[in-house]
Amino acid sequence: MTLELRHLQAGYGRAQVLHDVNLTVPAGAAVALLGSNGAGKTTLLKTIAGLVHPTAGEVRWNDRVQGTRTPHARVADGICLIPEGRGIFRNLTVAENLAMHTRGRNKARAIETATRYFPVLGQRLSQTAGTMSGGQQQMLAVARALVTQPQLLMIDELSVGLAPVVIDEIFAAVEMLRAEGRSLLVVEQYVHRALAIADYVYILQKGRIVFVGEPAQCRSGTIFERYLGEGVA
Ligand SMILES: Nc1ncnc2c1ncn2[C@@H]1O[C@H](COP(=O)(O)OP(=O)(O)OP(=O)(O)O)[C@@H](O)[C@H]1O
Repeated sequence: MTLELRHLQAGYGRAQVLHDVNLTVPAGAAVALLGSNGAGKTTLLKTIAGLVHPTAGEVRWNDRVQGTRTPHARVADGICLIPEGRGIFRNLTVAENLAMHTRGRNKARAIETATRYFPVLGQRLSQTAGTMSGGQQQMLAVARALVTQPQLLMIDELSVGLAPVVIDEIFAAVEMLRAEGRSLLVVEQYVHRALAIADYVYILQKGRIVFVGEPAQCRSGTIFERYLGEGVA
């Protein structure tokens, strides 16, 4: 299933954030969406998820225009957003968090799916989610999403505030997802990690796409100097 954004415009009230955005995530491909703070990356993901409505243009998923379809309907069709800041229920246990998305599927299967990607969660099923480390909470956020068997997984700032060893573990799970043929749209502050998993790279600047290419085109550094400034990790 392919995701296509065509001439997309969106924003908040009178403030237009996205301007004429065209972007494609082909079935089974991984796309890295890069851009400096405030460029509109989160807004773009939210618009795809149905949390922000376009003021012009369209979001097409599997050739179906999403229009005003609810976030819930999009999740049911396989579109899943893991928001920045984790999006888990901190007062519930790990097992309860995983069971919330079973949608009638069996709870044991949800736990089996989650622990296949993140074995550490299997040892913490009865722990209150908010008492786990930041890295474990992020793993739970990804695991919760995987229980819904998404076809398109959008991940916003996966590695914010996490130790490198934890980021490695989460990216290993993301690699497994790729190998399973799921599509990925990833916003990631650590650019080299995003490039390592991406088939295509888009750079957003002030709400406009200013670069589309493949990771190899970005390695020289000039692309980043031009569009993202210094300090690319
Ligand atoms: N709920 C909101 N209401 C009004 N304006 C908003 C809202 N959320 C974001 N914005 C504005 O929209 C613009 C784009 O924000 P967005 O969060 O999409 O950028 P971003 O590229 O994800 O940034 P960052 O890397 O800092 O997370 C910013 O100017 C921001 O202030």
